[in-house]
Amino acid sequence: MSALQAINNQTARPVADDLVAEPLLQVSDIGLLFGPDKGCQEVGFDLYPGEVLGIVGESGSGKSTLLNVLSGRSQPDAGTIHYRQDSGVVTDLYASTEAQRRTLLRTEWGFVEQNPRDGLRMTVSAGANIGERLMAQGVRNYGVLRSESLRWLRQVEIDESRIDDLPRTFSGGMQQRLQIARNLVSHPRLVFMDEPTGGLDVSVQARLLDMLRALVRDLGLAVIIVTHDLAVARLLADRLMVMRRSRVVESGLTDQILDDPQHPYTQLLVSSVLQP
Ligand SMILES: Nc1ncnc2c1ncn2[C@@H]1O[C@H](COP(=O)(O)OP(=O)(O)OP(=O)(O)O)[C@@H](O)[C@H]1O
Repeated sequence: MSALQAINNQTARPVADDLVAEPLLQVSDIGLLFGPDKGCQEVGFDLYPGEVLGIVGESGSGKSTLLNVLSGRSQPDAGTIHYRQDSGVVTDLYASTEAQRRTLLRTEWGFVEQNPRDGLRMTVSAGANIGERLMAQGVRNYGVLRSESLRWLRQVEIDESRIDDLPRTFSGGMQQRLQIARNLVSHPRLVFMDEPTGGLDVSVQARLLDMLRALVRDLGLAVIIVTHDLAVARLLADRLMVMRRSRVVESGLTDQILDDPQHPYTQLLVSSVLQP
């Protein structure tokens, strides 16, 4: 029995008839607090297939804490998260074992770290970095692994001749593109991103953002992206959640929130970006 089948067997709920209209992720009253208003609390939302949700807010508002809880990496103090697998079976994330959550992260999910060094294996080649997730899914044929790695290097605009090079010989922007290829090669359905363009030069950021936007659209990916950069949110996200001191203070369609913010904190956030 595969690890994913094991998840199905242990935490399966009845499958609803209409899969198309069903959310991919159902988050209900989630919280993880490290101190008063430090972390995240009372967060709930549904995410649908192909939807891009941005989490914005100032430093320390709880964005990364929330992302870690949503992606199965930090056990919450409260609330539930249900994920609808490709098979249609719904999994209660924190009723599963840690090993089962890790399997999800390697198969149907992806996680793009802000620092590519945290998301890449720096001691193996670019090709091996891409092939690894396919191997985790049971692909063993060397020819397939090699050709898929080459295909994904092309997709993220890295010269194919670099396939046997170590990632540490790549620029920051190339490393980030390699991390994206490593995540997307296995056709995940949901990808978490923590400030994926942070720490890069502005021109490199713009190119990466264009690429991300095209990939997300072409692959129909659902994405939850944390960013403090409202321009990144505007470009990528369909919907936004604005966080302040561990709570979501406003949520809705991205254009609506950025063009007509209702909460005073969002108004401040938007106006401070617009002012030189
Ligand atoms: N493991 C931890 N132990 C104790 N406190 C933590 C821990 N992780 C986060 N915090 C605290 O929780 C609060 C929220 O942190 P978090 O990193 O989620 O914010 P953020 O919005 O992602 O900030 P940034 O944009 O600077 O990354 C902060 O006050 C932080 O110091």
